[in-house]
Amino acid sequence: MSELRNELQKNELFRKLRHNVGKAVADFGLIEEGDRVAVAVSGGKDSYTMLLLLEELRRRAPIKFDIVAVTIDSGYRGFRTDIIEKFVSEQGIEHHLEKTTHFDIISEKRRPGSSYCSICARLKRGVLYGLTSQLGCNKLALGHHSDDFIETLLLNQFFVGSLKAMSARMLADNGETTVIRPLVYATEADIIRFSHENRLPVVCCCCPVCGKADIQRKRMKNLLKELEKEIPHIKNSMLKALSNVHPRHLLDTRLAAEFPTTTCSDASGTPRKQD
Ligand SMILES: Nc1ncnc2c1ncn2[C@@H]1O[C@H](COP(=O)(O)OP(=O)(O)OP(=O)(O)O)[C@@H](O)[C@H]1O
Repeated sequence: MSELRNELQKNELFRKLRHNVGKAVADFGLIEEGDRVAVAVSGGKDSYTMLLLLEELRRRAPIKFDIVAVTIDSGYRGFRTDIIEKFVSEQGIEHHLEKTTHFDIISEKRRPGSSYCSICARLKRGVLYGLTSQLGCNKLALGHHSDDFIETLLLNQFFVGSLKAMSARMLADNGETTVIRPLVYATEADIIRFSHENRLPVVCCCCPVCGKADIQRKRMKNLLKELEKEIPHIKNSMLKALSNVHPRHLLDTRLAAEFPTTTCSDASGTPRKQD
């Protein structure tokens, strides 16, 4: 057993996060007997935490499944893949590092004004899907946590005009890979604390916009932080809302056939406006 895993057995926060992941696995059927899961590890706090939690689950679960860590090197100078490799190997986990020329591709192809992050993420996602199949995996685990879900919900409402967040389990467009997000119930605050307390060797992705991009997401984060002062349970409530959808009380006409609306009545469940 790795030294870190040994220490984590007594760690309260690890137990809490383990409970969060266990609940997500149970609620959404994220992992099944015989699965081989590619765990996307960027060298950031979220994916390191996810890797440790999935390895713990693998050792304890009554079902048999495998994990393999995968890292994409996008070619940004200074990206310390050696640190990631060392950490993963210390945990006794198989690791695949894929070197790409994404940096060159983005520098060449990006049109002025287009978002650096979205091109980079799209390229990475394509390689991750390909690698998942190539490594004989049927699932790909991504390290998005509950704050990512809530912020994405707000971003889509505020800027895209769409009522959607992320899925905890979803068949990817390639029709082969099932994408899973085991940290859906873990909060970013817990992950940050866990990562600091256990000195996870976080590395910077070293892209040209690292830390400076995703301004709109930061705005959502700040907005939530402000609102949290008045409504302490706001994030819990928003996450719960994602699993408590009332299609008849929305305006998407495509849903009409599936969820026919009845005439408006007092029993509609709509909160009444206060006079
Ligand atoms: N270079 C990469 N190699 C492998 N997986 C990646 C890479 N970049 C991102 N991912 C995966 O996609 C998820 C979401 O990516 P994003 O860039 O939003 O990272 P993040 O929220 O900063 O998370 P992390 O703390 O894990 O870097 C990551 O948690 C990870 O699972």
